[in-house]
Parts: sequence; structure tokens; C-alpha cells
Amino acid sequence: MEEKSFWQKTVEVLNTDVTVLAKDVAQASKEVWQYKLKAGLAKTRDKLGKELAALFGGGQIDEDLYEELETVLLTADMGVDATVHLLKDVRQRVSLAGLKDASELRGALKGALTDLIAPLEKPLVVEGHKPFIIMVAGVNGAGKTTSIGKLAKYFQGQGKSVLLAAGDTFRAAAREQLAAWGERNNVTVIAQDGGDSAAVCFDAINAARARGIDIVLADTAGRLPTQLHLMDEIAKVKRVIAKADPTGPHEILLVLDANTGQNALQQVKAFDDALGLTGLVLTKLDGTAKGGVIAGIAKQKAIPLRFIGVGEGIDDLRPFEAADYVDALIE
Ligand SMILES: Nc1nc2c(ncn2[C@@H]2O[C@H](COP(=O)(O)OP(=O)(O)OP(=O)(O)O)[C@@H](O)[C@H]2O)c(=O)[nH]1
Repeated sequence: MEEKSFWQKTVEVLNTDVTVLAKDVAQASKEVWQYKLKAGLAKTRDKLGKELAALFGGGQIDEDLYEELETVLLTADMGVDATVHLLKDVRQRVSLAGLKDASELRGALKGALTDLIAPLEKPLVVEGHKPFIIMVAGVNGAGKTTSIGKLAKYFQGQGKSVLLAAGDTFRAAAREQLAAWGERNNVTVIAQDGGDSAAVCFDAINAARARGIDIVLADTAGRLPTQLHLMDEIAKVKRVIAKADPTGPHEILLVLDANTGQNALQQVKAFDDALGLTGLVLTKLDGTAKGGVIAGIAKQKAIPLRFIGVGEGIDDLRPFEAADYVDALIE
């Protein structure tokens, strides 16, 4: 074999160092996120954790214990269906493993909850279309505009170029919020004074195509599922996007505020009926003790939970990972 030159050896060493460094950075970033997730879920964990600690403190597993567990899960906003499902699963685990002591229920519950919410863990892959068009919907104040800013930063971090469509033409402040954010981060924002949402999205897609942009993030105005004319209007936005690109939109995200608890389930159903959702974003998990709502969502219909938000900071939105979530929720 030919002897390697000095430069070949040097390049090899440098490459190894860069790989090791990249791994260190990725690991550190994951640890920071796990810490944030834990801190963010503190309110839910404090409530749930204290109640579970009292239950799992000791003694025998009996019917009274199951009843108390049922109450704890319901008050953590898991909802009736998810609670019934979890209790059944926990009972099965107890009988299969021959568990007797209450302290052993913790592991059984964690296993059952992880299995229930695991189908929601499907990260968004923004490949296959250029531009990849992501339409963002939700009720007023759910965190749509803020999440779009965070997502733009997240995708830029993956080396993608991003263009924002200020499709929330109803709230002038939303357009300004997006424009200011775009300016700070060197991201083009397509907006119109008083224009309609569908027209802004149409223009944005054409602009993105002309500029060779990878991803279009389209904001829309907040609306309640009961405002039927506004639900019709958002269905029109989707149809107009498909006129600009017959393959789009490639992702239709519903942004949900975790504080709404069980009400989130109705929002998912109504927006799914109107738009055919492909993904969810759950924001403000940091401000609520209702983090259990994820279980309710999973039980109703496992629409992928693409991202969860645990704060107002630009890096406080990340892909959802079921096991991390359960670890942060139940110690
Ligand atoms: N604590 C916390 N606050 C958040 C999070 N995500 C968004 N917010 C805050 O929620 C508030 C509303 O966010 P917006 O992004 O303006 O909501 P929107 O859905 O665009 O609102 P409309 O345009 O009125 O429909 C802002 O003050 C955000 O900073 C989160 O994960 N945690």
C-alpha cells in the first residue's frame, strides 16, 4: 500500500476532529433542549408528579389505586378516552409482569403513555418539493406567527432558504411582527396592504419559485372553528395555494395552545375537517399544567405532532419526541 502523504494525514486528522466537534455540538444542543423541555413542563410535572408520587408511594396495587390513578390522569387533561385506554394498558402490564407493589406502577404508566403518544412522533421532512409549502392555521393567539419565526430559524439551521407569506391580513400587527422578524433575520417576507390571504400566499409561492427558495411558510389569520365563513375562507387559501402549485400545500400545520387543554381536541377535528391536517404544533407547554393533552390528541387521531413549543425564545420550538416528553413529564 502506498504511504500516505503528510497532507493526506493532516486532512484525515482534521476531518476526524470536525466530526467529533459536530457530534459534541449536537449532543450539547440535545441536552440544552431536554433541560428546557423539563423546565417548560415543570407546571404539569409538579401537579402530575406530586399526585403520582402520593399514589405510587407504596402499598398494594388494588381497585382503589386504579380509581385514584384515573382521577389523576383526568385532571392532567388527558381526556376520558386516553385515560380509559391508559388504565387498560396499565392493568395489562401489571398482570403480565405480575406486579404487586404500587411503586411498580410508575414504570407501567410510563410505558403505556409512551406507547400511546409514540405514533405522534413523525418529524417533518421538507424534501421532494421546491418550494416546500407549509401552510399554518389555528385559533387567535395560538402562537402561529411566533412559531413561524421559530420554524424559519430552525429550517435555516438545516441549511434551507425560507420565505414567509404574511397571510394574516386580518391583524395588521401580525404582518408587522412577521416583517420585523424577517428583517432581523434576513428572510424575505411577502405582504400586501389590506390584500387577501389567498392572494398573498399565491404571490409568495411565485416569488419563492422565481428566487429558488426551499421553503415557504404561510401565515394565516386566527379563527375559531365556529366562525364558519372564516373556515370557508381558509379552505379557499388552501385551494389557491394549489393553483400556484398543484402539488401543494405540502404540509398543513395546526398550531394549538396547550393552555386550551381538552378544547384542543375540538380544534383538531374542526380544522382537520376543513383542511385535512398533516401536522400539529403544540405551543406554550411552559405556561400550563395541561401537558397531558398530548395523550388526548393521540387517542383521538394520531395526526403527527411535528413540533412542541416550551417558551417565547427563538430556539424554544423543537421536533416532538415521545420518550423525551414522557421522561420530562413523569420522573
Ligand atoms: N410562553 C410561551 N409563549 C408563547 C409560545 N409560543 C407563542 N407564545 C406567545 O403567544 C403569544 C401569541 O403568539 P402569536 O404568534 O402572536 O399568535 P398568533 O396565533 O399568530 O395570533 P393571531 O394572529 O392573533 O391569531 C405571543 O405573546 C407569543 O410570544 C410558547 O411556546 N411559550
